[in-house]
Amino acid sequence: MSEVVRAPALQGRTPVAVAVGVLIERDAAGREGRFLLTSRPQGKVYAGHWEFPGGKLEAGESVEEALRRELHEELGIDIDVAAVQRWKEEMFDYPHALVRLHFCKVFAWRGEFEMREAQQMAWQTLPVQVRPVLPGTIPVLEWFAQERGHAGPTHID
Ligand SMILES: Nc1nc2c([nH]c(=O)n2[C@@H]2O[C@H](COP(=O)(O)OP(=O)(O)OP(=O)(O)O)[C@@H](O)[C@H]2O)c(=O)[nH]1
Repeated sequence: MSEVVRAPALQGRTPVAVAVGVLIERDAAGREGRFLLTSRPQGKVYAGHWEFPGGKLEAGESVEEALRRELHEELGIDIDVAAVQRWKEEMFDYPHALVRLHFCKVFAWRGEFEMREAQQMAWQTLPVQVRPVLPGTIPVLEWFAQERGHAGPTHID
């Protein structure tokens, strides 16, 4: 994936805003545990790569609104916009697009998971066992490693 550039020079291009949901399980003491990855559906770029669910903002939508819509469309679950916690932002320059990813932590949702785009889902901890992961997912795994004091690989290449 050497053609993927992190934190690129913009060269006048407008990045596509993407809302990304990092769904995390918490124990009774509030400690963060497993997080959810989903595989990209067939027919999309990077089909079969594992990522955090989400998608592009539509006109007039906030990050939180786009995330609520995408999680419902893709996974069949409902979240409250007010409960979305903005976490980090990262820019990625892919061959197919320049994207600004808005990563949000989500700790509460309602409904049963339904893979509405025939994708797969996997609850994971570090190191992530599913592969391959999308390049844009790797920084998130590094942030988790820092937060959790995890040493060693974050995923399997
Ligand atoms: N959902 C998601 N997208 C990511 C992540 N990391 C990352 O670089 N991306 C990039 O962000 C963009 C999101 O586009 P998408 O194709 O998932 O969005 P979408 O559901 O609105 O797609 P559509 O264009 O088919 O309607 C893609 O270029 C994807 O490669 C991630 O963790 N989750």
